[in-house]
Amino acid sequence: MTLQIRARAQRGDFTLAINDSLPTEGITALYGRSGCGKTTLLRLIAGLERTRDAEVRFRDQLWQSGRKRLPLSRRRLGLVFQESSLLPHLSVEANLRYGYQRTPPDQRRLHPERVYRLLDLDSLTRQPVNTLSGGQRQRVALGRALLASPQLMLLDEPLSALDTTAKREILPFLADLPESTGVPILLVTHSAREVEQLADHVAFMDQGRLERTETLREALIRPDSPLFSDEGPAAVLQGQLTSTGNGEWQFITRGGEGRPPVPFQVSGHSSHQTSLHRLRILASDVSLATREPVGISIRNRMPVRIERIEEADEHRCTITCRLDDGQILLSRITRASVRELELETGQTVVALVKSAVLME
Ligand SMILES: Nc1ncnc2c1ncn2[C@@H]1O[C@H](COP(=O)(O)OP(=O)(O)OP(=O)(O)O)[C@@H](O)[C@H]1O
Repeated sequence: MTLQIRARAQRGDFTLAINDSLPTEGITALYGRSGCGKTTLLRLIAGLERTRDAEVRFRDQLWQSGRKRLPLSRRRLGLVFQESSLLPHLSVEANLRYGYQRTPPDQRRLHPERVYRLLDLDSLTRQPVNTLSGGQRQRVALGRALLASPQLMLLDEPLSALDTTAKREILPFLADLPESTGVPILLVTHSAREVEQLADHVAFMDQGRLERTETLREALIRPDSPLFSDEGPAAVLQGQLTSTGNGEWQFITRGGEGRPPVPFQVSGHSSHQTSLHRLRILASDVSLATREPVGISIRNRMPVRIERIEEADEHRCTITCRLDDGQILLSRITRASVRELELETGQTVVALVKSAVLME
């Protein structure tokens, strides 16, 4: 089930040339540098960008074929942009109900009580719009879009105007939406952290073209991943957070295909108790040992299987390791260590994780 796009559009010196499919489940991030055409593509999907040379098909519905274009209202989309376009003369409640009231009753699948609960909006409904904080405004904008019972949400940099605190407040709500509502999200962003935190799939865009679309896991095991920053490669693990009862928290990875989960000790925890979390581990924070070490302060130690050894630069290697639960952990160690320990693919070693940061 995909969103298929074939399009060519000229905007000044810029050419958009797409012939690809995007997933229509979970969150798909459209990621790329400023000016690579993310917004133009999103607008084309919405039917707001006018070009005759395009065919857009969402699942079994033809949204555009050349000059024939289904209007925005009939595509049943939820749109949220960087600056939320709430109607300032209406209350929060009236803004929220705006799309709901315009949706034919037989198409309403998401109702106010449920959406208010999902986005924690109850306490805001009586407030005038101009008293909301940036994060609250975007939560209301998400709620308003959802209440039109869309079949796809198109979000264009919805967090980029928010400060760090507001971003932290809204991220867990956003991350949960596809699962809790069944509505897939296409999210335009140029923030690698947002991709790591939210995306199930990533579509990499460059100079008007979609270079490749892959799962987040695939995107994070490429040593040259465009998502990696100056900090170098990182793994992002998915799992659940549970309290160990003595004030400490454990992150239990999500064991796949009948595989056992792997526990990690973590110090911070989210105030928004969602069931699913992501843990980010820099490759430079993971060392490898051929035997279980004793008398060592590192608490997160676990067996892993070496899947690949790649030379990262003159001195260092990136080692791709598989955890027992099937997820990937990356380790960056020196070439000298690889030689001394005689590491090779297929070998089982102990990963020592110095630092694991819970993404909130
Ligand atoms: N109507 C237009 N006329 C001329 N150039 C245009 C027009 N619309 C878009 N462009 C150009 O097309 C390119 C892609 O713009 P677009 O806004 O889609 O990029 P983007 O990846 O979303 O960027 P950002 O992350 O900065 O929002 C840019 O170089 C922009 O200047």
